[in-house]
Amino acid sequence: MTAQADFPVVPYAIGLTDRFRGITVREGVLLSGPHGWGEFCPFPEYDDAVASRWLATAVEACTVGWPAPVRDLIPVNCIVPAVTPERAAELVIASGCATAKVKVADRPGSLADDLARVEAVRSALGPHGAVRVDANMRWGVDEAVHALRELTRVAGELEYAEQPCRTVEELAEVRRRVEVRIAADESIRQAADPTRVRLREAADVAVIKCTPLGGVRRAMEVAESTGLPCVVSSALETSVGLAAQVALAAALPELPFACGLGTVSLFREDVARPGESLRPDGGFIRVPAAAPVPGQAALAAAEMVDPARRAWWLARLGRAVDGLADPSVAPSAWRAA
Ligand SMILES: O=C(O)CCC(=O)C1=CC=C[C@@H](O)[C@@H]1C(=O)O
Ligand SMILES: [Mg+2]
Repeated sequence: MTAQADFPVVPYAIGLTDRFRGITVREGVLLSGPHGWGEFCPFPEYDDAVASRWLATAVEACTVGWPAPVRDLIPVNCIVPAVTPERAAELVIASGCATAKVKVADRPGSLADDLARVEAVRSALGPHGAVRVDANMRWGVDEAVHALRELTRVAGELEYAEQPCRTVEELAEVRRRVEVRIAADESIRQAADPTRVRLREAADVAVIKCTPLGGVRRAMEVAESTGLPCVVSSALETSVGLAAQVALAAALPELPFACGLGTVSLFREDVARPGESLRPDGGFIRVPAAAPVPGQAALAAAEMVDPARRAWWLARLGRAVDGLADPSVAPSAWRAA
């Protein structure tokens, strides 16, 4: 633990059960402030300007909290990384979810691997479950059209395809050529101004993540600006950071699809106190009455030990504070860490 005892700042490193987004260990910093705890966990390759937006989400959590919920149960999808068909089936069955989101177009990997994984997910889920796929921008337009036709054939039906290609124009072209709904993720969260992305022709569903967007209130503005049905999805946080995403899903006026908030299941350990973890149960996350707080033993187990990595995260945190629109909103302990 670092900094003043009142507002601890705790860099963490937690192993994942399966490789996800190219990583096997999730790193970040747990932060505290006058209102409670938050999490700063921009992926290592993101620049300081992006990292400051992620920090704004923690500032909101630690200083003012979130808008009131309008629902108390959030349906979630099971997340299936680019794993073998056997492991994919295991994850779906263990989750108890009625919806599965399958990562496709991972590298190295082939369409044959994706087809086998999606086929295994469909049989594990049964005919009534919903299967969605996420290609994380990796296909070209023709490749996406071909892959989505094939994936639809083995899945029977796809609920939607998340970010098949990089640009909004490419999404629009794919959308014109396939039957399956298109969801925009990176097109929204990586835009210079996410409230101004014109998605009308390009997507049927908006994937909204408050962690990279700068907080629950900001994400609600972005969600409204899309004019599309929204799915709240995680940024691979511990329960402390995921609580903001759950608060967003709980506060949105409409929530027509299962959300991508089942990712605490990918963590070997969580940091929340016993009973407060936001791991889904039977396909749902119950909206907590109060945000989860790290447990002492869990925090000690998760705390990052490598001095060089700790220094890297704390320096990055300092730069992210400097990059906030108003750095004075961050507790001073965060900079002194
Ligand atoms: O949506 C889900 O079910 C899981 C979250 C998820 O897929 C992601 C979490 C973190 C980083 C992102 O690359 C990735 C995504 O692309 O949606
Ligand atoms: Mg995505």
